[in-house]
Order: sequence, then C-alpha cells, then structure tokens
Amino acid sequence: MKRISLTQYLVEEQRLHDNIPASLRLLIEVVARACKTISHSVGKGALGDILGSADTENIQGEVQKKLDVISNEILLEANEWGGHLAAMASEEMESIHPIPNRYPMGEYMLLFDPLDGSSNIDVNVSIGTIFSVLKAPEGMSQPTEQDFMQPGSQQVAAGYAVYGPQTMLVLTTGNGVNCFTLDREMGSWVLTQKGMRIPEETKEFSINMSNQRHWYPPVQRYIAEMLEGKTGPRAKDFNMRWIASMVADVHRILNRGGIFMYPADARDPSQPGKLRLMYEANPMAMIVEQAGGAATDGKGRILDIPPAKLHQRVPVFLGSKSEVERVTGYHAE
Ligand SMILES: O=P(O)(O)OC[C@H]1O[C@](O)(COP(=O)(O)O)[C@@H](O)[C@@H]1O
Ligand SMILES: [Mg+2]
Ligand SMILES: [Mg+2]
Repeated sequence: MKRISLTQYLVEEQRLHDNIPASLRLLIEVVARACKTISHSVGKGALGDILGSADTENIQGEVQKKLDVISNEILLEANEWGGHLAAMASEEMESIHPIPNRYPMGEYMLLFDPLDGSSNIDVNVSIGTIFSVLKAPEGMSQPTEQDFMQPGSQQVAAGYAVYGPQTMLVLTTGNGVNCFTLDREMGSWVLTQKGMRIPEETKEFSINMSNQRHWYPPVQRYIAEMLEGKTGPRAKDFNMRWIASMVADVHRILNRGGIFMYPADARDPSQPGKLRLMYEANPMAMIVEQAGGAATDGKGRILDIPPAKLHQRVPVFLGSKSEVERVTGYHAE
C-alpha cells in the first residue's frame, strides 16, 4: 500500500479541488501535531501524572480533569505560534482567546473540545479531541465573541482525534471525510480510510438510557419502538452501544452506521441537552453530513442553527440518515 501522509493528502487536495489554501493546511497540521502530543500524554497515563481531577471547574460548572487542562494548554500553545489564527475558543475557557500581536490578523478562528469523554480518562477507555475551523470575518480588527456566532454551515474544516487502541484523526474540509492513523513509531499521520460513508440503514442506537424517565414523548416513542424489536412496529431487533465519549460513539457510527442521541430532557429546561453546539455538535454534524449521514437537533439541521452564545448547548441526533429522519419526524408530529 502506498503511504500517503496528512501533508501529502492536504497538498494534493488543494491541487485537485482548490479547497485547502496553504494557510488552512498549516493550521490543520498544527492541530494534528497538538493531537499527537495529547495522544502521547494519554498513552503515558499514571506514568505521566495526567489522571485524576485538576480540582478546578470550567465555565459550565463541570469539574475539570488534569487531562482536560493539559489538552487545552497543548492546543492553545501549539496554535498560538503555529496556526494562521485570529482567535480560539474552547469548551474549557470562559471567553475567547485572541491571538496577541499578530499582523496581519490571522484568517481563521479555531474552536475545540480539547478532551472529549472526560469521564473515561481514568478508566482507560477511548477519548478524543474535537475541533472546528471558521473564517474570521473580513476587516475584523479585534476578535470578539460575536465573530464566532456563525452557523455550522460556515465551517471550512472540522475533525476529531480519537485516542483509542489506535490514535486516529478524522477530517473533513468540505469534500468528504478521510481518516488518518498515527504511526507511533514514525510520528506521522497516514491516510488509512478514504471517503468514509455512513450506511443509511442501521440496527444500532446510542443513548444514555439512564435518562429515560426525563425524556420528552418523541424520544420515548422512538426508543420504545426500537426496544420492541422484531415483533414491534420496526420489525427488527436493535442493539445498543454507549461509550460516553461522543468521539468514540461517532467514530463507530462513521464506520458501521448507527444513530447517536443526546436529547433535551425535562430536568432543566434552560439547558437543552448536554452537548455544546460550537465544540461538539457543529464539527460532528459537518463530518456526519460529509459522510452521507444526517444531524439534527430534533427540529432542524444542526448546521443551520444560528448560535447565540459561545457555550450554547443543543440536543443532538446524528448518524444514519433514515434513523435521524425518523426521530426528527416524530418531533414534528
Ligand atoms: O454522562 P453521560 O450522559 O454518559 O455523557 C456522556 C457525554 O458527555 C460527553 O463526555 C461530554 O463531553 P466532555 O467530556 O467534553 O464534557 C460526551 O463525549 C458524551 O457523549
Ligand atoms: Mg465533549
Ligand atoms: Mg471536553
């Protein structure tokens, strides 16, 4: 098999489709390098003193793990010096992080969930990093939070790294989805899956069932019908998977289909769901759509949602098209 590196892929993509200018390529390479560093820390575990709590809280009131903080710092430091960025925003930081003293101002804005699946860090289960790239508005002088308030359809790139048995980087720049595996000995990302496609039909669903009593009627109905199996209205048996790392659940769905859900529920109507629009839902929605799947908030396309604030939460239904369409349809009835 001919080995194609991430850089070779990005250069070739620009040559063929003119969709990855050098500045975007360099930005993606810097993010990929930061993910490599995070992967290295993850691999060390207790030997690298990365496990356990950092004894701090992030802006959403969640207790931060040491690795949440370390990963955030790795991404900030790498991109502050290496990327073509005007500003960054992170799930772990209250406000945006403008790039200081950069003239001319960088062309892009980077958003990330530095460490996704925090509850799995200490138990050696797959975790990841999710990122999204937006264009900085023309003529911007000093970046503000308002500049980030662009719908997901404006993303020029999105991706995630999954730190599992293998470390992989899944990337889209708006022309399909490709997967690169980290060659740990060589330290390079190698293209291992081209043009990933999510199967339309599936028999697998992914939801935190322990929240069932709080769900609203459309989700109750959708899940109840699946649980009825072969003798129920769906006339087939379904299997369930819940890793509690969105990255790992989405990675499985990209490979073999399925539907992932984190619905809004009745617990706290001021918090529609758990996942964050800008750092989790938008980048994953772009990847899933680029792989032939669908992503909605139960009402409409996630990528069409006009953001109102940086740390906004949204309900998420994504994966195999026919299933996402079905559960979205139930919300309309
Ligand atoms: O605690 P639950 O309901 O299983 O939540 C799991 C979900 O929370 C998340 O871990 C949230 O992400 P963070 O770890 O980045 O906060 C998702 O990856 C995952 O799907
Ligand atoms: Mg997350
Ligand atoms: Mg996180």
